[in-house]
Amino acid sequence: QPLAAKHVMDDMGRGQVAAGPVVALSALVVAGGVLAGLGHYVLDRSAEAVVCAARRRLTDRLLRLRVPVVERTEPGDLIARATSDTALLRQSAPQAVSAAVTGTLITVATVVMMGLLDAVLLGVTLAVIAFVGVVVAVVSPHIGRATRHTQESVGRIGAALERALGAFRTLKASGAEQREAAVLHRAAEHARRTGVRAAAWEAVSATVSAVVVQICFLVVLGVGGTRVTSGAIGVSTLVAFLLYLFALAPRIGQLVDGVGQFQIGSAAAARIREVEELEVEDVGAPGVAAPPGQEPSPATVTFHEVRFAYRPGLPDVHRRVSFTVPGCGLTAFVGPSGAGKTTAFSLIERFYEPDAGRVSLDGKDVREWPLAELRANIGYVEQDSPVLAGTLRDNLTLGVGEATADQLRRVLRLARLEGVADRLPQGLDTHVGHRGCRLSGGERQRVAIARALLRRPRLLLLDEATSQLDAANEAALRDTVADAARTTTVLVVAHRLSTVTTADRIVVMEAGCVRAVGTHAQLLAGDSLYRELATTQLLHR
Ligand SMILES: Nc1ncnc2c1ncn2[C@@H]1O[C@H](COP(=O)(O)OP(=O)(O)OP(=O)(O)O)[C@@H](O)[C@H]1O
Repeated sequence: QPLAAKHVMDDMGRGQVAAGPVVALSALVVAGGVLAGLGHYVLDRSAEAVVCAARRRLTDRLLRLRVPVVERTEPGDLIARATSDTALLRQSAPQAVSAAVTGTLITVATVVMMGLLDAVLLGVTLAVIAFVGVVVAVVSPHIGRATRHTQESVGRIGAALERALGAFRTLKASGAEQREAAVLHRAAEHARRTGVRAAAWEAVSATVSAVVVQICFLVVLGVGGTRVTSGAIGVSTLVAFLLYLFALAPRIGQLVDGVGQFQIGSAAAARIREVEELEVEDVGAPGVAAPPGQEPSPATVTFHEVRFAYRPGLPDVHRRVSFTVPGCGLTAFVGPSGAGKTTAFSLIERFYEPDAGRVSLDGKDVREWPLAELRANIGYVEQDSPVLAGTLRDNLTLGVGEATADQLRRVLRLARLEGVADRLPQGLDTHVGHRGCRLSGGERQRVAIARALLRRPRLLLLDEATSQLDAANEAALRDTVADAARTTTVLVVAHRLSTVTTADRIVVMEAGCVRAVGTHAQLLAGDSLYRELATTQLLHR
C-alpha cells in the first residue's frame, strides 16, 4: 500500500494523476481488510479445532487414569485443567499464532520494503526493534510464571470446591461454611495477585514497546528530514518510509503481545501436559462376559501368597493372603474393620496390583487378562454405591449402554427393585441422581447390584453397606444375593449375620491374613475370632 501511495504521490508531483496506481491502492486497501477478517476467522476456527482435540484427549486420559494415580491427585484440580486451562489455551493460542505467523511475516516484509527505500532509516528502525526484543525477552518469562501461579490457584479453587460440595451435608452440619470459604477466598486472592502480576508485566512490555516505537517515529522523522534536505532521498520516499513505519508499529505491538500470550498459553499447556504424563490404564476395546444368548459360567477366584501395600512406605494391608473360591455359590469375607477385605476386591478388579503373589480369575493371573475383558466378567458393587446424576434407567444401563425392557425387568426383579421403580413418579425415567428423587442406602445398593447384573457378570463382588438396613431392605438384599449366587460366583464383604449364615463358605480375615475358611457352623466350632465376631459384631448388626 505505501509503495502504491508513493507512486500516486510521485504522479501528483509530476502533475499527471494516472488511474492505475489509484485503483491499485484502493484494491489493496479492500483486499487487506478482507484478508484480515478472513485470517481472523480461519485462525479462530483452527484454535477451536485444536482446543477441542486437546479437550477430547485430556478427558479420555482422565477417565483412563489408574485408581492410585487419582487418589494422589485432587479431582477438582484435574477438572480445572480440562476446563479452565483449555479455555485459557483457546484464548491465548490465536493471538500467539497470529503474532508468530502474520506478525513475523508482515514485519519481515515491511523491513525488506523499508530496506529498498532507504538503508539508513532502516538501520535506525532495526536498532529500535532490537531494543524492544531485548525488553520482551527479559519480561515474558515473568508473564509465564505469574500465569502458571494463577492457574494453580484456579486448580486449588476447584479442589476446595470439590471437597466442600462432595461433603455438603457434613459441611453444613459442622457449620464449616466460613472455614471452607476462607480456603476458597485465599485461593481466589492468590489468583488475583498473580493475575495482576502477569498484567503488570504485560503492561511493562507493552508500554516500553509503545514508547520506543514513538521515539523511533521521531528519530526517523528527524534523520529522514535531514536526508531529504541534503537531497539523499525524496519527500515521497520519506512519506512511504513513514507509512511503512505506521504499518510496522502495530505489528511490533502485536509481536510483543503475542509473546506474552504465548507465555500464557504455554503455562496452560504445561498444566495440560502434566495430565498427559500421568499413568493410565490400557483398557482396550470393551469386553463381554459371555456372547449374547449364552449363559455366563461362574468364575473361580484364587489368591496365592498375595502381599500388598497401598503405597511404598505404608504398612502391608495384605500379608501372604491365600484362598480359593470355586465357581458358583456365595463366599462371605468377614473380619475386623481394616482387615483388608475391600482391598481383596480392589485387587481382583485390578484397581491396584499386588507387590507379590498372584490374583487369578479362572486360574489366569488378572494381569494377563485384557483389562476390559477382566472387568466385563466382574460385577462390582461398592460399599457406598453412588447413584449417578440421571434417571434410574441411566443408572442401570451405565455398564451396557442400552438394554431391552425384558433385560431391565429381569434385573429389577432380581434386585427386588420392581416396587421402587413403580413408586417413582416417572418409573425408570425418574431422575434419581443429585437433583432427582433420593434413594435410600439399601435401594442404592440394590440399584448397584441391578446395574452389575445387567452386564451378566461371571463373578459378583458385593461390598455390603455397613449402615443399618431396615428389615425389608435387608431381606430384599439377602434374597437378591441368594438368587445371584445360584448362577454366578458371589463374593460378599459381609457385615450382616444373615449373609454369613447362609454362605457356602466364609473367609475370616484378620490384619491382612486369612485366618480361617469354613461354613458358619464349622467356624463357630473351630475359630475363636469368628465366634467372637458372630456373637458381638454380627449379631448386633
Ligand atoms: N486407598 C487407600 N489408600 C491407602 N490406604 C488404604 C486405602 N484403602 C484402604 N486403606 C487402608 O487399608 C487397610 C484395609 O482396608 P480395607 O478397606 O481393605 O479394610 P476392610 O477389611 O474392608 O474394612 P471395613 O470392614 O471397615 O470395610 C485399612 O487400614 C485402610 O486404612
